Amino acid sequence: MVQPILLAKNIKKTYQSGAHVAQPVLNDLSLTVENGEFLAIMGPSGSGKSTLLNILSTLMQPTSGSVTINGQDILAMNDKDMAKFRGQDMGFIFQNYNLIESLTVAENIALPLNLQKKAPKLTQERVQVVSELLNIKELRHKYPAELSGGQQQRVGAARALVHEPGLIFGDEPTGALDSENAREMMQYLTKINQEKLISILMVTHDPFSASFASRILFLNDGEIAGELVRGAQSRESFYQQILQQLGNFEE
Ligand SMILES: Nc1ncnc2c1ncn2[C@@H]1O[C@H](COP(=O)(O)OP(=O)(O)OP(=O)(O)O)[C@@H](O)[C@H]1O
Repeated sequence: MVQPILLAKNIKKTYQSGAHVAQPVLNDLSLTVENGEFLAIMGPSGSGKSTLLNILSTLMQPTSGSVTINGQDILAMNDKDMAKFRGQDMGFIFQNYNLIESLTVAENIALPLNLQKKAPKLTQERVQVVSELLNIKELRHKYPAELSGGQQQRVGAARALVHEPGLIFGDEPTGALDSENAREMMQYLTKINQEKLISILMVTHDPFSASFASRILFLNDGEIAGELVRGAQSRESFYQQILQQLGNFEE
């Protein structure tokens, strides 16, 4: 059997706040991301989505529980191995792009490969391939400040992708986009997922963005409160199903 790309078991997270008895933000939460899956995590504000994403993407330690990515126990790694693993096996797409203003588009995209000290020729080739995939080739000599929000988001996605990681984490990847750019972004993520077989784990509160995923987990009060699988249905009908599910939670 192919092992899952990510396996999280019994994750608990409690933020310590002074002398107060702190409530856990995540409570014994377990989940699996299968290889090649496009998983979305939805939930109301404060339900623990960002906390969960930070833990799964190695940026934060849980209070207890285990996280395995590609068969490796990430909580047992030292800082150096972790940084290397993050740089090679993971990609991150954030709401606020996190582009470096003093670098051109091409330099921003190349950053993960330059950090890994890859050969310039290979770097150039990879930057070209992802720039074509995300339709930003003409922008390569521009600086982030000269780009629209949608273009910056695509450059961020290209950078997340350029080193061909096995898993991409998205934190509200369409959060700062208008509806047309959000649609494009989700179509690109779908393409990456299907053509490059890169697994995606995305946190979003937006039902439209979530409707592009193959499965959705609903988080409530730090626990998984529901699940929807797209299966063979169209994106439009999945979208309706998501709206219905969100309505059920509100009742
Ligand atoms: N560093 C922190 N210290 C203390 N409490 C925190 C910290 N970060 C988050 N929390 C609390 O944990 C809970 C979950 O927060 P989290 O940001 O994970 O939720 P979320 O679902 O991502 O919310 P949103 O959709 O509003 O971003 C909230 O009650 C929040 O106040």
